[in-house]
Amino acid sequence: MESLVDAESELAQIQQQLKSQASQLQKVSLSDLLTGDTGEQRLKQLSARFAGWHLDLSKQRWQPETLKVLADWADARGLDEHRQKLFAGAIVNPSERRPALHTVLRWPQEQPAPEGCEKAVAFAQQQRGRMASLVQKVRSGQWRGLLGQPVRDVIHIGVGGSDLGPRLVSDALQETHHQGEVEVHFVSTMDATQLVPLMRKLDPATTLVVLASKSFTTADTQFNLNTALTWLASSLDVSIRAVCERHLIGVSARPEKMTEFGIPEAHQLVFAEGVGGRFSLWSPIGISLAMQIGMPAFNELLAGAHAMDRHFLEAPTTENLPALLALVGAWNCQWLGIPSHAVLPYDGRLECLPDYLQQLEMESNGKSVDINGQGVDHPTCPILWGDVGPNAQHAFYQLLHQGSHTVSADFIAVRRRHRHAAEGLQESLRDQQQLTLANCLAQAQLMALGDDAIPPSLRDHMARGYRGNQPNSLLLVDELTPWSLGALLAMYEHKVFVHSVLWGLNPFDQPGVELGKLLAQGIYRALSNGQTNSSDQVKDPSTDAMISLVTS
Ligand SMILES: O=P(O)(O)OC[C@H]1O[C@H](O)[C@H](O)[C@@H](O)[C@@H]1O
Repeated sequence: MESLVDAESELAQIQQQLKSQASQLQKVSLSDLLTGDTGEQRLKQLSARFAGWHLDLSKQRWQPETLKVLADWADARGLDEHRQKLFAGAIVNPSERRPALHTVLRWPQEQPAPEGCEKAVAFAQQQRGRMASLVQKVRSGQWRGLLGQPVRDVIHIGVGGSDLGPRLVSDALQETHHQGEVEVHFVSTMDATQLVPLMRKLDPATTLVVLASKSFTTADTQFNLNTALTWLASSLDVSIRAVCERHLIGVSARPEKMTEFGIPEAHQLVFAEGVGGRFSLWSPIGISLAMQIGMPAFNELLAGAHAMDRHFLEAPTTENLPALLALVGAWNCQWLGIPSHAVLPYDGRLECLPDYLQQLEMESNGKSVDINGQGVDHPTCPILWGDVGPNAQHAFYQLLHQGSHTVSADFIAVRRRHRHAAEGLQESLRDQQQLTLANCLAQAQLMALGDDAIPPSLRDHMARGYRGNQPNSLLLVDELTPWSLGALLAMYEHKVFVHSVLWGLNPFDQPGVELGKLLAQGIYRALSNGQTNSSDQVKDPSTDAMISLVTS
């Protein structure tokens, strides 16, 4: 009892320190912090490096002392104890009574499994072995469709965590890892927007469908699958069952549902219920991606993520990249009250990163009830948004620089690129890379310094009004490879976990997404049978009127 009281009073003291530091720092401009006497030292103390990723946190509205208190806060919140539980496969998702096993999926074959995770590691590796042989069969042309032809196109059907991760990595590695014969196409939207053009241009005889759905119940995915199978069956003039046997691979945590659906066991891949959808990229949910980049590159992705797992487990908090990202994130949204965070990749290959992080962060920590069901009396996950930085400069940077909202930001950039480009193109592509990096650094500086960034020679002529004081981090990597990308995504996964520890949340469930789906089912029934609304739905004149309009 005494130690609990001590722990609580220590925590209260730390939070008091953070509160007073926040009010002090609200009075100091980022420009003063950056350009003051301690500028150089500050840079050293507020940056860290691992796995080729350099993290610069010196353009954040804090001091090295703030970081120290934030690290104490993480300590007082029991970060290490929670982290050990995560990696030991303990129940860290109490509402669903599950562990969180995403780190198990990238545990190296040659290393003994963490205690408590032996079975989970063995199962994950067994399924990865089965995945590798299916990938080999498709990439080598051994897999033949109903008309005896090899696969040329894969339609990956999945949504949310069964789409965003594989799509992001497939996009990001398209330029460097796409030698095979197989084209991968991602279909997620329930209205068939992505499926219709594919059904027009692809050859059904050489098309394979990958059904990716942890629950195997998600309507978006089931409806897209139904349409795709109907297209294949009618185009090839065969039964849906025949199509399921030769043009479909299923990936799910529910093997019994895949069997019931008619997917041959040999074409089923399974992952554990303890792997969250938004943490499932590393599981067989990544099979379509592996068909594009090959298993060696997929294993590189896992190896980079595992290296980040080790770093997260072992590095001291103030040198620990995921922990640092989490501490500065919590500092901004909870203590400085900044409700919005922009993700700005200065590399078009990372176009899907903001979407991926929106799910990872907002579906994990977008909560106001803590892990014990108690209300939380402070801000939690910020509103995350973003786009490819150079394009966004011509879209929403006006608001970042002269708007009325404080926005924190992550800039993400790659130093070297286009090394394998054709001889004659190397110079102009190198110039484009230099231009991109220059814009990244300039915009990060302007977000921090505002008017103070105006060059002295232009001060008399240049219009002012650049707000500055927009705290931002820079993540810079030498090259974008499967390994460095794996490390980056694992870094963000662990950032999310640290946030959940600081805020006392369960980051592995998503109860808030269910009721909307349920209401949609009722209205779907009403739309299907032309009624205004089904009897078990709550009635409101506005929705009823719209249903009538839709059905009229
Ligand atoms: O993979 P599935 O079970 O089809 O789920 C796909 C997605 O839908 C759910 O509604 C959740 O919001 C996501 O966490 C999940 O990734």
